[in-house]
Amino acid sequence: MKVHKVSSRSQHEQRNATKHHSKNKWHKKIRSLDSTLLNTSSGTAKLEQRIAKREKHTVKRLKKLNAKPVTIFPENSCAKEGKVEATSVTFPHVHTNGGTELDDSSASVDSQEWSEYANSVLQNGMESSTLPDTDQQKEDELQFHAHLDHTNNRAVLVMKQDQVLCFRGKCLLTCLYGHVEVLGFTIEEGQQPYPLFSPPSHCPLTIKAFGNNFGGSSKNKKEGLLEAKAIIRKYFSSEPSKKLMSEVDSDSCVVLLEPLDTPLTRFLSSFSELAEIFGLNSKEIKSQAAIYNPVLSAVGVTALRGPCAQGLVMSPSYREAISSLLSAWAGEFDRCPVILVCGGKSVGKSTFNRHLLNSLLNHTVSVEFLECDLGQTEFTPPGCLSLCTVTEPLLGPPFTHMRDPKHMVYYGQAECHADIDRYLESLKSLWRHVSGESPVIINTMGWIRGHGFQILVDLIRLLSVTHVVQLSYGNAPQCHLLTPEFLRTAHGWQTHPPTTSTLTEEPASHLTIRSHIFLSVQSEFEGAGTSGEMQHQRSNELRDLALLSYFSKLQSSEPGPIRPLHCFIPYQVPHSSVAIGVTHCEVAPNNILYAANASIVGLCCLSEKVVGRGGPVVLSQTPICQCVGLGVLRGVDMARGLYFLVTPVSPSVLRHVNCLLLGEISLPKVLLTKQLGVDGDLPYVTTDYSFEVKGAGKLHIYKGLTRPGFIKSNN
Ligand SMILES: Nc1ncnc2c1ncn2[C@@H]1O[C@H](COP(=O)(O)OP(=O)(O)OP(=O)(O)O)[C@@H](O)[C@H]1O
Repeated sequence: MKVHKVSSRSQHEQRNATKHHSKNKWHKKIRSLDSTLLNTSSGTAKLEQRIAKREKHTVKRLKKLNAKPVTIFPENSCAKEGKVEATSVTFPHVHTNGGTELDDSSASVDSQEWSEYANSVLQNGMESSTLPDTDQQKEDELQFHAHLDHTNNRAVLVMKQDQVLCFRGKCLLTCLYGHVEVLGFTIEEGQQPYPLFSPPSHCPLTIKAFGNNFGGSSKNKKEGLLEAKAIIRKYFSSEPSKKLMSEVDSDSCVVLLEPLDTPLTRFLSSFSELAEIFGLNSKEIKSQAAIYNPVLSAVGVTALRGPCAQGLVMSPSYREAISSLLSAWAGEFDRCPVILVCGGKSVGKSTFNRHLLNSLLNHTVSVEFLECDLGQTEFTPPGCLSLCTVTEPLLGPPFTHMRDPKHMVYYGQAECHADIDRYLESLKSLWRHVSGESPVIINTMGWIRGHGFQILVDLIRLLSVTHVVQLSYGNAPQCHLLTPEFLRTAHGWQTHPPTTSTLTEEPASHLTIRSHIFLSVQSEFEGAGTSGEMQHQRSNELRDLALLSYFSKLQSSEPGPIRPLHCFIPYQVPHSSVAIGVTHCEVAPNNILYAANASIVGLCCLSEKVVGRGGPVVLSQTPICQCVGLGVLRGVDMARGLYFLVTPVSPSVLRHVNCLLLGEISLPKVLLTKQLGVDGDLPYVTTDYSFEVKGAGKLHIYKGLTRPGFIKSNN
């Protein structure tokens, strides 16, 4: 690796700085913290601990037969009986769509608000008696029988077999009886609680009830019914409503829904722009898709109805693909399935991946996920290529499940046009860490024309792909089908037919080309292939959400006030102990620190030791090396030769970081424009700026205006 010496700061100064930090170059100067920021309330802490526990590796597969009885929380038994009325009354069905039962206590707290809302909804809707039979039936299906345990602020929901709850919002779901399915993942009684996130940026989640399977059990239906009722009773300190109990039968599912409050949700909702990030989208509001149900609302869930309540749309080819991929894993094979999912932009690749991954997790402990999409990443911030081992289901969009990858390379841009070779070499370096013991899902970019298509051809060959899932929409094909026959003659960017080797085990002289199984999937959901235009659906917004989610890891896991990014004490790192480089363009070495200030940098680990001789150490080429996370370079002290960095990466990992890579991935604007608690001018933001300066550019504020090319004709 070539390195440039930039400025000649006195060696004496440099030695001092290095000596000072000789034990660990990542050093924090601790100031006393504002005690108000550390205040916590214990209520939601419990919830978070449970979510934290969830992140430990656990084998989910509890087969019904072996399922342990549900652990009933001890706090129920000691719930303050005096606080809850001994008899619960059935709250009248305030709206034809919302079967709601509230106990007395909840009614006393919220009833006025709820009934006001109910009346307003009723005025717009039809009374149940006026509905024709078929509509009545449909409305019945939309009745959600839930009861609120007001003391613990949690809801028990009884669902009939095959009933579906399509919803917006977020909650923690525990299955108490029977089993339910969410985005391909089966949740049974006896399993841990799972967090569900259904924001308006993506199609809504659905909870589908599958009831109880008595197949292999010695229990009969009557015993099942008694067991279900006993479980429900244990979740309430007083007798649950008769209405709720009358809804239970042996085939019902009983789930517990609790409010979900995490550092991520608190951090996001601290920005006014994101206040409704778990609310309804404009289309759902316009079509009055929300079902009024105060019990579900109390735990953060809004049930949907009508055309907006379709959830995931699975075409026959979609179902077939999922089922043959599951069979591929279940059946005999000489190597683990390596599944590459591709297709044009917004055709449903990521959603298919999540569904597939969840379905696989019903049968295996882990799935490996190779991220090849730089823009719409699943687990890591944008601009990163990564390999993750996934052991927990994905029950929300990417920004709700940022995770630490097994290996990661910082590419530094949301697209790879500028340096396709570095992109492919980075992926090859990640591929070497695939274990070969779990199925692998490869997420690809929506760039399927020209060089983008050649990259797909390369990936299929280089990564020994066993299954290609190609998604398309409409009648006109978006690109050539990547069938085995086509691959025999196709040219990639790096590979050409006949290919002589794969990265795995084939000797270079071996000329056999491994064939793959090709699965074509037709996406039939509304808007397939069209970028989302509603709030929070645009790709730049989703990237910002992923970055905000990443930096929300800085927040305390304990409930309490949100701390803006500029409140965190930065690490001080000597210029001489970390090299700095720019991934995506030429910057004169003397200007690099200006460019890097107030920017996101990849925290990387070069295999060579970095030893500066005064002044910053500047890389002349972009290395392909392990990246352990991102940081914000929030200041540079030239006099003392220090970088100031804020990052959620743990100090033990930071010890290995000796390289900062500056890319094109920029801080979400909201982090710069909303710096709470700052008097006067906002740091890093100015309106008094000369655009004559080379490289200057103003902050582009997106006003939600549709570009002329995107305006659709209504004719
Ligand atoms: N099967 C489906 N049914 C209903 N909605 C879907 C389905 N698949 C995807 N969507 C919705 O379409 C939008 C785009 O989906 P997704 O992000 O999965 O596409 P993508 O091909 O990965 O996009 P990109 O090219 O930006 O990576 C999302 O709002 C998603 O919720």
